[in-house]
Amino acid sequence: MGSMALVRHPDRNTRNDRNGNESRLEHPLLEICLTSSKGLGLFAKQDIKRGTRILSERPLIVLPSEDVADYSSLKQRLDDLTTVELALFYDLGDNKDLIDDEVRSRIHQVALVSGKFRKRPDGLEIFIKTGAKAHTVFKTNATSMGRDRGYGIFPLYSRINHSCRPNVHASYNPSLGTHTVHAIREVQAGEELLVSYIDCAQPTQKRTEDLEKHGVDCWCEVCKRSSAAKQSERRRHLIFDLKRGLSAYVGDHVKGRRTPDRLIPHNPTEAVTAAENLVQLLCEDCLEGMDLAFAYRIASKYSLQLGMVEKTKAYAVKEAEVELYCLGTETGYLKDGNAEAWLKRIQWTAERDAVKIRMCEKRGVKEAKKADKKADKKAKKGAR
Ligand SMILES: C[S@@+](CC[C@H](N)C(=O)[O-])C[C@H]1O[C@@H](n2cnc3c(N)ncnc32)[C@H](O)[C@@H]1O
Repeated sequence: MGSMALVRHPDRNTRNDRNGNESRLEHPLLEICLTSSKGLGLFAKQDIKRGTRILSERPLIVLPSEDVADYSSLKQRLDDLTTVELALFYDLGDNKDLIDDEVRSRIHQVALVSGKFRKRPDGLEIFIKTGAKAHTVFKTNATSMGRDRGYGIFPLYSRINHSCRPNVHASYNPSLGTHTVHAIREVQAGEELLVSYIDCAQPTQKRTEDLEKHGVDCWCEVCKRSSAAKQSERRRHLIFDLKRGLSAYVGDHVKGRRTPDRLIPHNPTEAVTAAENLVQLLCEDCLEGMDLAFAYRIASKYSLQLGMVEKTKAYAVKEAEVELYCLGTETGYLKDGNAEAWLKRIQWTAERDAVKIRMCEKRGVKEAKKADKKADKKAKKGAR
């Protein structure tokens, strides 16, 4: 990758700020370049270390989840943008596979309801064309900001293409109010940044179905039918099953999917073994994102139940490492508590257990003294 001749895109490396001032995209680490088959992409200008926060971007617009198919809501948000921001929006990629007649007819409806085109029917066609373009740009680039927060457009992040073996992790951070992107591996100068648009720890067929919704016919290194890809496919089947089984075991069932009993561990010992297998498979397949943090947490949680204190701590430390390079330090918002909170809880549990043991020991000494006294008394009586 590093030696590939990159075509830097001069126009797309120009950005505009909220006040309309044009400025070069002088990002120290990134540049937008043309790829051979995926349109534009975002590339590293220099070597990037694992854990580096590459981007922290605020949304240009946000739509609630229930409004993503509603053109009038999108239009309202676009009407609020400045000319420069609007240009930034319309400059983004628009995947024509993501527009259909239903969308066009909904835009037509919005036009009819507005009543604007009764006297100027020629404007109607332009309105529908512009609407279709806006809708396609939104659908191509909208990024989930998490449950209840809707979908946002992040202009620079939008240039990152998909891979089923990503080298960056991206997620919305509600504590910061930004979408963050972190390197989850060392990235070399000239290498393309690649994120996963879907849950990529799945077999090819499921990934293909999910990617279709993004208009992506993926031809990444994992989807190519090479011998290495075959190995990966075997691992992804196992990873998928282990994740399902463990999620069901911790009570986090995948919506709409029943997990077969054979996949679900029956006790903490089996859960630890399954989590350890998951860690190994994820590492072998270079999937070192938040799935790995999940596997470490389960391994730590059930090691604790089994009283394996050293393993509990070691896995918790590993989880914290992964969480740090995927998300950074501002992770107080995480649903299951962040790794730091889990480490504190383990510390607290270890201290509580130590106190319990000391109390039992003290009680044991007292009981033993009592028994000794009783025996002495009996012995004295017998001697008389
Ligand atoms: C968010 S945009 C990514 C940036 C886009 N390439 C551009 O030129 O602005 C998503 C679109 O990029 C293309 N794309 C992204 N990843 C791809 C992949 N792995 N294979 C093929 N096309 C891809 C698809 O057209 C997809 O709808």
